[in-house]
Order: sequence, then C-alpha cells, then structure tokens
Amino acid sequence: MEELFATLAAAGGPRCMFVADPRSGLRAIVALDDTTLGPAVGGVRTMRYPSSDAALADVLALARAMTRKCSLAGLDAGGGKAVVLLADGLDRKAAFARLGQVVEELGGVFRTAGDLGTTAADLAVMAEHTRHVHTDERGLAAAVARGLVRCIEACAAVRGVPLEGLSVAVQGAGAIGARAAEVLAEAGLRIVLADVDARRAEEVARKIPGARVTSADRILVEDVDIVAPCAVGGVVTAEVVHAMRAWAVCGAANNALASPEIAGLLAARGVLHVPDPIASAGAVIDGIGLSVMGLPDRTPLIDRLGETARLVLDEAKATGRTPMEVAEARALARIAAAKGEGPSG
Ligand SMILES: NC(=O)c1ccc[n+]([C@@H]2O[C@H](COP(=O)([O-])OP(=O)(O)OC[C@H]3O[C@@H](n4cnc5c(N)ncnc54)[C@H](O)[C@@H]3O)[C@@H](O)[C@H]2O)c1
Repeated sequence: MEELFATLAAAGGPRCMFVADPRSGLRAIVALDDTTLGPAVGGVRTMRYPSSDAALADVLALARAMTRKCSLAGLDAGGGKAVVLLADGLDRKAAFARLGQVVEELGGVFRTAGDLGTTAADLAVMAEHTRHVHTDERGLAAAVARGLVRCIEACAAVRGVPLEGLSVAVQGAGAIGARAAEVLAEAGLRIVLADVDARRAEEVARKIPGARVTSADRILVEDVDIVAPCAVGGVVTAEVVHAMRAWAVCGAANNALASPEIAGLLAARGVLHVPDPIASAGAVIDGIGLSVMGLPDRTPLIDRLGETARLVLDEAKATGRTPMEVAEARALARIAAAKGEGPSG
C-alpha cells in the first residue's frame, strides 16, 4: 500500500479506482489525472499486462497524456483513462457491463470511449449501463485521421516540401491506423502499412490504391518521409531512432516514445516530431466537443491541431527545446492559468 501511495504521489496526485468483480473476472483501473479544465476524459484500453503494476503504470501515463491532450486542444476537459486487465476466463460481456456501471456511478467526472484492444461490442455493452461512453468508433477514428493529416501538413510546411507525393509508414491497421492510412492516401501520400496481424494489414492495404505492406518489425525504419505510429505505445526506442530513415514522426499512438529522452535523440538527428498529445487529439475533440462543449461542428478545432503542431515545431526550433517539452509547457500553462496560478499559455 505504501508503494502504491508513493507511485501516485510521484505521478503528481492522480486519483485511482481499482475494480475487481469476482462474477465476471473484471480487473480494471480507472485513473483521473486532472479535472481543472473539466471532466477527466480518456478511452478504455483492454490489454494483457505482464503485471498489475505494469497496468497501473500504463493507466497513469495515459491519463497524464490525456490531460496534456485536452489542454493543448483547447477543450474544457481534463485527463483520465481506464485499463481492463485481460486474462483467461474473463467474461467479457459481464465485465464491460460492470465497468459501465462503475463509470455511471462516477457521475460524469469520467467520460470514456474506445482505445487499444476495446471492441465496438465492448463499448456497446458499457453504453447499456452508462451515459458517459462514446461508442461511435468510426467517427472518432475519422476525427483522429483528420487531425493527423493536419499535423503531417505542418511537418511538410516546416520542411518546405509539398504534401502530395510524400510517403508515410503507418504502424498498426486497427481502428485508427486503417482510417489514417485511407485518409492520408486520399491526401496524396504513398502508404506503407504493417500490423502484427499481417492479414489485417493486407486487408486494409487492398482497399488503398498503391499501398504496400511490410513486416511489423521493419515499419518504423522503412525508407519513407514520415513514420506514423498508430498501434501501441513505447515503440520509438533509441535503436529505432538510430536506424530511422524518415525525417518526421507524427502518429496517433499514445505515448509512442519509449522514454522522454527519445525526444532529444530525435531532435539531435534532425527528425521533426509532432508530440502525440497533438497528433492524436482528433477523437477527444470530436467526442468532448460535442458532449461537454456542445459544439455542433468540431472540425475547426480539429483543423487547429495543424496550427498547434506548427507553433510547437517552430518554437522548438527557435528555443532548442524538444517539441515534447514545448507542448508540455503549453499544456501546463493553460491549466495553471485556469487555477489562477499564472498567465495563460
Ligand atoms: N480509438 C481511439 O479513439 C484513439 C484515439 C486517439 C489515439 N488512439 C491511440 O491509437 C492507437 C491505436 O488505437 P486503436 O483504437 O486503433 O486500437 P486497435 O486495437 O483498433 O488497433 C491496434 C492495432 O495495432 C496492431 N498492433 C499492436 N502492436 C503492434 C505493433 N508492435 N506493430 C504493428 N501493429 C501492432 C494490432 O494488431 C491492431 O491491429 C493506440 O495507441 C491508441 O491509444 C486511439
């Protein structure tokens, strides 16, 4: 228990709810990172974790990233996240029903949607028990893809090259990766795609003219202009940066960098990096823009992600800080201002 309190204190004081439901086998953690700007929002991740400590570390890091994402996007929302620890014998339907009840009991302070490993069927079950889950996965994926294109446009502008004809390596052919690949192809980019489930990558690539599939272990070091991690986090490691041939990293996977130091390695190699709290924010803008802020049209806020990416890349270049540091400072300045602690960033 002491260790748990120490972990939470080190993470800046998020609040956590641990759920163990013996009937369904559900083991889940809901983390609320910050609610200064509004309700804590973040998707449900369903994953087989090596340990419950690993699940806790993941949910805390993801909730923290959501706080930054919402702040940078100008949303009236803070950061949260839920993880479901996948295990043999889990009664999936009963487990997501229970999770839906828990989210409902939280009374709207936590708003959720899909994320890695959580299916449309899981979300549909949750929605039978809570009003605070967004189930339009296709709409959210389209919103992420739109924001990603704007951010890749910003990379091209900073590099001084036209968008059309650039090549992009998309890692992951799930809900987000598949839609991102389609939309990037429509914007005139050439697509290389990979997924650990090779059949899934082939299936998505078949629908995209000129798209090529490569192996999952080569995708980030392909000879392309841009790499777009759209699968799991922690994939951009020091080894990947050294072997990388792309001049930009801009993807929707949350926490794509394996550690904060990787941002410095990318900068040292001259690789442009759009932090994922900006590049992946389309979904949360779409969901929260409607349900919390009542915005009938969220596209202007999604399109603004491109301007934010450009500002962050320019400021990073001018100051010698990494784009991640610049983004973090901007996100925290808005929260501090809302708390009356300082000028708005
Ligand atoms: N769903 C959303 O609304 C949303 C919004 C913003 C960001 N994201 C982030 O986007 C990423 C993808 O989410 P999703 O909803 O598409 O998940 P998903 O479960 O639908 O798809 C993930 C895909 O990645 C593949 N994959 C896993 N590890 C891989 C690897 N090492 N290399 C290649 N492929 C791999 C899986 O086989 C799967 O096809 C996650 O990091 C998620 O946090 C999701």
